[in-house]
Amino acid sequence: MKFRSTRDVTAQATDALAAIIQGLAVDGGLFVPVAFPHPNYDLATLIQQPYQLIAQQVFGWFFNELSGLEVAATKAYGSQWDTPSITPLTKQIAGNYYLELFHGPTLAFKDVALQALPQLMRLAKEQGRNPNETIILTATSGDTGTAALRGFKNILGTQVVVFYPQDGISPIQKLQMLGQTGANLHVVGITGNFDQAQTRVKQIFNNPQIRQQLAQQKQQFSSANSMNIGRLIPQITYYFSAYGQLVRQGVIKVGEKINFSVPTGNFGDILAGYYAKKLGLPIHKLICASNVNHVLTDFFQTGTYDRQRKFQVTNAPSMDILVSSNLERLLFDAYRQDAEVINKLMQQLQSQGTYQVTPQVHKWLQATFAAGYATPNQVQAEIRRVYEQANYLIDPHTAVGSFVTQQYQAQTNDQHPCVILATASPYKFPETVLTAINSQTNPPSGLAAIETLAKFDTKPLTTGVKELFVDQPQSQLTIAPPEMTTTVLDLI
Ligand SMILES: N[C@@H](CCOP(=O)(O)O)C(=O)O
Repeated sequence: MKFRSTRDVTAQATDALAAIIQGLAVDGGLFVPVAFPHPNYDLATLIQQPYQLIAQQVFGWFFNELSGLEVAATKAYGSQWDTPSITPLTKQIAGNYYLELFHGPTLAFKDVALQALPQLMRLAKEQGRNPNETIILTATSGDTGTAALRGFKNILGTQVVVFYPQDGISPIQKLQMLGQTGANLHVVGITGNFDQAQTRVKQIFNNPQIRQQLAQQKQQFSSANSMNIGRLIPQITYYFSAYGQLVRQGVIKVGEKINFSVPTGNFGDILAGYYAKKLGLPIHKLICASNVNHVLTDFFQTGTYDRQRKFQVTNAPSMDILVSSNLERLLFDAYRQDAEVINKLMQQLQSQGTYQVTPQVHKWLQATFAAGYATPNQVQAEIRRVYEQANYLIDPHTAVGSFVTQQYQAQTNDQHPCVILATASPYKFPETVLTAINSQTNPPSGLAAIETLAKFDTKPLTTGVKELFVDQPQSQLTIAPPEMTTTVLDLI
């Protein structure tokens, strides 16, 4: 399978090995398949298989040059998960089904991909005989950073540098991130927001002088964000796995269509769902759920993407994002692989902060995607509603998805069964969850909040949550966004 950049008008092809190692194309575009795979598989057979085997097949559809995918999938989805099903689907709860993506070591859906990416990168480096040290630059709004640190901890030939907004993540997310210690790991807070971190990371990536300097030092950059195709593809697996679980629950028969509701900020998670649909999974609608930074809702509803608005720090902080990187990959399909248009739109976004798609493209997008958003108060109310109806705890991001699903179903009367992606454990945001379910105005914070929240839970604490109590956080390094470049060069 060959990949190309969304912005390359010459459509130069790159193999999977290079695409995974590089992460981001040199022209600033994102790697996408030159020809999207149309694998010949029997859905009924595929979805009955254990998670590791589904993952192995998904990897193989995109990364068939790599040998060793079976071992990669087995290692990625092994005993570090607290359930053998890896991403279990609940029974019907308050009308819908929650796909629990938080049973990995860092309690968020990012683990699904970031337990796999180090394996895929290892294979790519070995098989491509790439001797360089890989410097994995990561911008995070809370979850990707910890998962990347955990996934690449002590992996030979790699260093990880994570930038996070120091005032834009939850206390537990910060504790987790600073608690990931290892000789190859660097964690840096910035006095800015996620968009600033991601923009600067992209600039550092594509600075030719820095690239050259790194090459001389036998180093090169890569990414653990969903910009990296090796990070994105593993996320397709759980859409197939969820579908299989819904069949086994007797809710649908193989071939019947379902909806997925996806809380998303950087548009990676929902893009993986769109790729699953392109691969033949019977999906009716993908519901794009945003928080009050609802740039994506407005885009799907109006056809205009406009990041010129106040950046809001919310109680669903991982989705506090105004520049959703992966939308570029969707636009690339919407414009039938026209890199010239993508260049134009991305330049407009950079210089004017906005762009508009054609009415035809807008219609095309609306055929697959629905969109809505939840305010912080609606997030609280949704956590409470689900808890009161079903005794089930959801985190604020899942609550965004859950609220938007209710709203969508009420507005459209769409009867397709809906799977809501439960993207993080409620224990990553115990203060918000406690306030919602217990009307506590002054809830305890951090680990004390976890202990209190546990009293409201019917299930025992998982290993990942218990580990939070033994993490020894390192001291915090904080810089201003313009210092990111020099900081990277100093650290590596
Ligand atoms: N929500 C993310 C932001 C980065 O998104 P990614 O999917 O591109 O890694 C986070 O928690 O860091």
